[in-house]
Amino acid sequence: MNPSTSLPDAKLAPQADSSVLQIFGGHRLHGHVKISGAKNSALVIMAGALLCSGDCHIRNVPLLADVEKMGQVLSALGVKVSHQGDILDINASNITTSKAPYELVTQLRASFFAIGSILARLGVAQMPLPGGCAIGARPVDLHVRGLQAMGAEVQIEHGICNAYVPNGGRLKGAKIYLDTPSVGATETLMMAATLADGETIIENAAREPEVADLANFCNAMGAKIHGAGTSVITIEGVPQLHSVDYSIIPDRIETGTFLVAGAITRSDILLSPVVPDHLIPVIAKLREIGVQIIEEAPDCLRILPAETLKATYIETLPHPGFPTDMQAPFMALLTLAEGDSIINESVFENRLRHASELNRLGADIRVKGNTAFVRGVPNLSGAPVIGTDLRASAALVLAGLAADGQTTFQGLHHLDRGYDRLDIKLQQLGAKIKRVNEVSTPGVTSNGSTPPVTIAN
Ligand SMILES: CC(=O)N[C@H]1[C@@H](OP(=O)(O)OP(=O)(O)OC[C@H]2O[C@@H](n3ccc(=O)[nH]c3=O)[C@H](O)[C@@H]2O)O[C@H](CO)[C@@H](O)[C@@H]1O
Ligand SMILES: C=C(OP(=O)(O)O)C(=O)O
Repeated sequence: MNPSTSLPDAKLAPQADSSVLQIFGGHRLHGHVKISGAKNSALVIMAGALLCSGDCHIRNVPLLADVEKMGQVLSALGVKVSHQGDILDINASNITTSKAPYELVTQLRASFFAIGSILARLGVAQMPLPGGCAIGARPVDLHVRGLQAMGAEVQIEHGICNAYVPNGGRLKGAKIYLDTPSVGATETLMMAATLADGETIIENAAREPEVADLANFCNAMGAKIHGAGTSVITIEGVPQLHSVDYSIIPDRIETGTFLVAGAITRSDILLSPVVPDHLIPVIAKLREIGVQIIEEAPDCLRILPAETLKATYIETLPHPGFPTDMQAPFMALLTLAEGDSIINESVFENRLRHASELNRLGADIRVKGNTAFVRGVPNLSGAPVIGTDLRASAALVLAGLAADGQTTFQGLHHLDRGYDRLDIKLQQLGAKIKRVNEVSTPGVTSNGSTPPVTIAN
């Protein structure tokens, strides 16, 4: 499949806090979109590169603010990081400090997972509690208990997780059962176990494709990890890892987002490269809603315009269940489906905040606890909206593409954290969307509820 267009300038847009997206909805999309490497793989693979004292040449790295921040975390640890296009070179032969910087770690989630690799390499790590999307309390108890089971002393004090291996020794293999199949805890512990003494078994491990991608990356450096992608992962510790050249998997959540973009605008678009097997619950749900999706090639999906969208029931679950990261985009889609849909968010306790913003666009959604009741409406109408987190922001942009008239979206810093130039990719598909500088109305704060006045660049 030949990409129809290539993306311009491989650098992030200027810091997005003062910019908004103006979307003129009601236009169909057409053409091909190139899917970038997976955010959640790239970030944890960067943490995994700390396990190796040789060169890590990582390909298909998405251009994201989170990747940039993670690079800064590694640099602050004394690691050599260079980024060109979608290639990242990391050399962690010399980690000069075990203390990760608070200002950076608190801006993203995956930075915390590096506690596993730093501890395995240095026997000591000081890691501030992480940031990331504000979608729940997001504790790190499973990471901590797993590291303790491997012989580390771990304490959280003043917002910092301090961990060390007593007597300057190595972590020890252990049998660890996770109460819930946490993606991050599985990854933290898998990385820690890679250089531990003996065998570690993680039971009730997360089965997300990004966990398997991290394991494949580590194995390509000489680690001995078996079973990643299943709920039992076995890791036989090795003394050290070697240089690697590795390519990250396509982002299944970005793919799902563009599938919903096609569905909500009743468009015919092609998406590649993708791994359809990573999208089974998403594709199944879209088909149930009435959307036709064709596998044009093993790595290429085509979505065709749906005649009618039908209501459905969605419950988010750990992989291979329906992904929580696709919940908000699907809520946007279901606002325009015929009938009453129910969405139950069972992974995070506070991930329905986009519902009230979608209602500004004319949706009919009520929320009770972790359940959203979505009554389909015939159309949406453009309005100013504010994104509360990454996928909530994507949902609002998608709804804006379908809404009549102009939608002004505020919250680009969320989108830029996790989508590789979403606005530009949508423009290339024919969407009427542009990034503009916001001029705040005097007396109204930038996160205030009064709609901002905007001018084009
Ligand atoms: C950077 C990254 O990869 N982020 C993804 C990762 O986040 P993250 O790794 O943070 O998500 P988890 O899988 O850990 O969280 C799942 C559930 O487990 C709970 N939990 C987690 C850890 C812990 O120590 N204790 C605990 O109770 C969480 O509060 C949550 O309710 O997986 C999520 C679930 O697919 C995705 O939404 C995020 O996009
Ligand atoms: C929740 C997400 O990201 P993070 O874990 O990085 O906050 C996400 O990607 O939807």
